Amino acid sequence: MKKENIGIVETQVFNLPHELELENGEKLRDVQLAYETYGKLNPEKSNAILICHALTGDAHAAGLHKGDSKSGWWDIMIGPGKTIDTDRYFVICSNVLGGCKGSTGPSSINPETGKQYGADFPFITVADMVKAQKELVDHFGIQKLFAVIGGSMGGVQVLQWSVTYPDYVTKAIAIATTARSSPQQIAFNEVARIAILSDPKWNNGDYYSGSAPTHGLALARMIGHITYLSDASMHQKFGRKLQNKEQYDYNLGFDFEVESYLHYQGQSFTKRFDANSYLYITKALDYFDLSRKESLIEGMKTAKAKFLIVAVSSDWLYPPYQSREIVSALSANELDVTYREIESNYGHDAFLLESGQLGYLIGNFLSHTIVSDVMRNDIVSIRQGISIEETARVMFEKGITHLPVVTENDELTGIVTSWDISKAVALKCKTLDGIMTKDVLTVKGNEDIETAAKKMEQNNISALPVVDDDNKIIGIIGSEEINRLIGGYR
Ligand SMILES: CC(=O)SCCNC(=O)CCNC(=O)[C@H](O)C(C)(C)COP(=O)(O)OP(=O)(O)OC[C@H]1O[C@@H](n2cnc3c(N)ncnc32)[C@H](O)[C@@H]1OP(=O)(O)O
Ligand SMILES: N[C@@H](CCO)C(=O)O
Repeated sequence: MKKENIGIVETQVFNLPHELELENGEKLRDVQLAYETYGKLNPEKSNAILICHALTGDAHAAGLHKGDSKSGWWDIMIGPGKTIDTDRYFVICSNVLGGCKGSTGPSSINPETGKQYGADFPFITVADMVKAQKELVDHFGIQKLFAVIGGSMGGVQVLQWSVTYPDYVTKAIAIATTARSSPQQIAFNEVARIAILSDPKWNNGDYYSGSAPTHGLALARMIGHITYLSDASMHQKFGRKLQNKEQYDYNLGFDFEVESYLHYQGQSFTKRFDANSYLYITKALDYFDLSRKESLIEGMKTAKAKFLIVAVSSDWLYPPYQSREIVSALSANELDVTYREIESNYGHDAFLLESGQLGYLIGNFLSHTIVSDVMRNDIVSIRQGISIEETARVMFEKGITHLPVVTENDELTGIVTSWDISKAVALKCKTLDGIMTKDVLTVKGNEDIETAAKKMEQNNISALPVVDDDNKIIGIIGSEEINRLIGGYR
């Protein structure tokens, strides 16, 4: 299949309809989230994928902004025919609360004072970021996200989503991440923060009307950037090569390419990021700890999603052991979890670069969809023995064409379709028993949706009840929603 760039995209703004109560008890008014969407939401609203960005990412995950030549930060993964296929899925990505790319953060205007918040911005957490995102998802009327995907700080949001809103997440993909920030991660963040706080231009966070603490922010990024690479990738990229010279200079200027590179990364970062946002977001990351209550197993107990946890072999900032901890906690809670460690020299930033390996893993995980992933579980059914009139009324009121018939114990005993009702009227049949199909074709929740689709096609039926091992009805699946997911929604 041809993989394409989505083309021109635009960032939009969502205004939260009410104030946001934060984990620390404070309240934020007039909160807005910048977001982008790609692809189309299907009528059942079952094909939405939420992408969560890392520490310094933003809502612009794919495609091009008008006039730009550089695509969004995960364009390798998102687009028509790509792993996160926008011909099939409706993709949402929003800038985190506390950010500086259109979402409410320290550089936003404080409605109380009419001035930028600066250091008056409240301390937020990952749970607050996710709470604000949930408002955006609600705004689209989406009741269940087909998947939530993210790497690094995006991965911690994925985990937070899965434990805070378990009924909203079908599949969760967390890459190069952790369920709790380690002392080493906190340590690096603290050094980076001190770099900003020590810049006199930081001025207690009040610098928006003057010049920004770019020196401190660049230094913070340089420290961070070292941790995103690996020893091997630095050898490969630079070795001991000198920057545009043959000999050492024997002074304090750049000698090595790696020095020049780090300075460049630090400088370019200051053009796109706000120092106060860096302080607040790193602090939110430090606070992140799903094991805080009692244990990680306890902290992840509420999750229900199917998980894909991916670690990177050379990631020393979010090392694979942290991913394995997540896997152990999920497994202890008897959740469906797949763990993969990709072989890569890129270090932590591999989640932004390894399109081949990640594409393969994520693509397989997303496409292996089972009936329970997409079935409707707001089932309407009727009890055996009720009249045809009552049956017709329920179908009419609920606007449904297939009505499962159940016993006192909720066991499936038949199915009535609108066609059966017409038949009953034509044949002047009085009881349900005479018209309903008793030999009902069903599927199990763990069957592939392809199997369910074939069953419907071969038997020329348009919906199948989903039953458990005791033949109790747990959902219903229609051919339309399946076909949209298999064939894509255009
Ligand atoms: C979700 C998110 O994380 S979104 C934010 C992602 N992060 C960023 O975009 C900024 C941080 N950058 C990175 O993290 C990494 O650069 C990545 C992962 C995005 C890309 O990695 P790579 O493709 O390996 O690029 P690399 O690290 O080599 O950087 C290339 C840049 O360094 C510059 N560079 C390379 N060598 C040198 C050198 N010796 N001296 C000065 N500059 C140099 C290149 O000119 C290039 O500049 P450009 O980005 O303006 O085009
Ligand atoms: N390059 C990533 C690293 C943090 O995960 C970022 O800047 O967000």
